[in-house]
Amino acid sequence: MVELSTIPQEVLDIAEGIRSMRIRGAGKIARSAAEALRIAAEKYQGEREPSVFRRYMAKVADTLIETRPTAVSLPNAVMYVMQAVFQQTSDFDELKKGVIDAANRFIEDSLNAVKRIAEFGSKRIRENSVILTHCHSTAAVSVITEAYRQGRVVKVYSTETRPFYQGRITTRQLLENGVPVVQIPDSAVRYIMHEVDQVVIGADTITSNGAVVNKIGTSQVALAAHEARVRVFVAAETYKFSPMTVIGELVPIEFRDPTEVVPQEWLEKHKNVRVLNPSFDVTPPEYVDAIITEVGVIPPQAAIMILTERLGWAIDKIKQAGLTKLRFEDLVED
Ligand SMILES: O=C(COP(=O)(O)O)[C@H](O)[C@H](O)COP(=O)(O)O
Repeated sequence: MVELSTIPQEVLDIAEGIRSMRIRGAGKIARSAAEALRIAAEKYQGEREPSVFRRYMAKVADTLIETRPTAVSLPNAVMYVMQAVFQQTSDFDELKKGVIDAANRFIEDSLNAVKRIAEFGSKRIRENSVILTHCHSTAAVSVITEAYRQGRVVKVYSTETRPFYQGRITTRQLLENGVPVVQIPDSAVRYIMHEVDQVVIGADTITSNGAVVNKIGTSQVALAAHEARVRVFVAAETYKFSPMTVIGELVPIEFRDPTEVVPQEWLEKHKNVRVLNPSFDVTPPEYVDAIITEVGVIPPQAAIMILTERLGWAIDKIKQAGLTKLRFEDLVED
């Protein structure tokens, strides 16, 4: 049994940063988790014995994936790095180096993926487009910014994204990139949709049937877009596709604290009121026109191809171990 106290504070701070949403957005969460695993390997002080090191890394991995449940980018990033932890070798230095290299590779590939998505996705934005986006997605902002640089975007509507107001981050970033942006409340989406040419959003998780799990309110945006015959593009790296959904698991939806919705004093005054704060929702594939990944633009129905081609190794591992919930400490052999 590995104690939490053996994990470096810097690593625990990253885990806490993800839990408290100081570090947020599926891509950034994934890169931060890979970074935390790298730091954990670099700062490891225990026995130079592969099985002891593996047990310690498994504890770090489990601590990271328990922080937030919905974005699959987190367990996918951790699984990617942990493949190196489970490599067959009795050489401790080789094992440790393998882990550090895998973490660095994940971070670099992830950043390159966002660049490719911007390149591919911007081509799908028509001349003189008015875009609507929801929440804050690095991948979506990259597509919109690249299309703007190419002279095709005239205006962006950015939703506030209550209750956490991630839309304000999007608005600020677009402004910094020089993109004309208008902040709207979430409730104005249907009102404004007749002016919008294309919706561009990100994803936390994409299921094997092409459903898109993203920030709460996304499915309402997609529904309003569908009604107005406005195309919906989802910008998502391939590590946002969920291997667990291939074996029939549902994506867990995170419910956050009611005080993100109403102040504590209000709750105390109205003791009988129950407040719900679901953080994500599911948009069915029928409401998505295309998913823009770093390997190409695909219809949502092709999600299973991405899963088998890019994450086949993870699906095999999950099936072999008969997993219904990922827990790395159960995978370590002595
Ligand atoms: O739903 C969110 C963020 O939710 P939260 O703020 O709760 O983490 C983003 O749209 C996706 O994570 C994609 O973001 P990115 O493209 O940056 O990965």
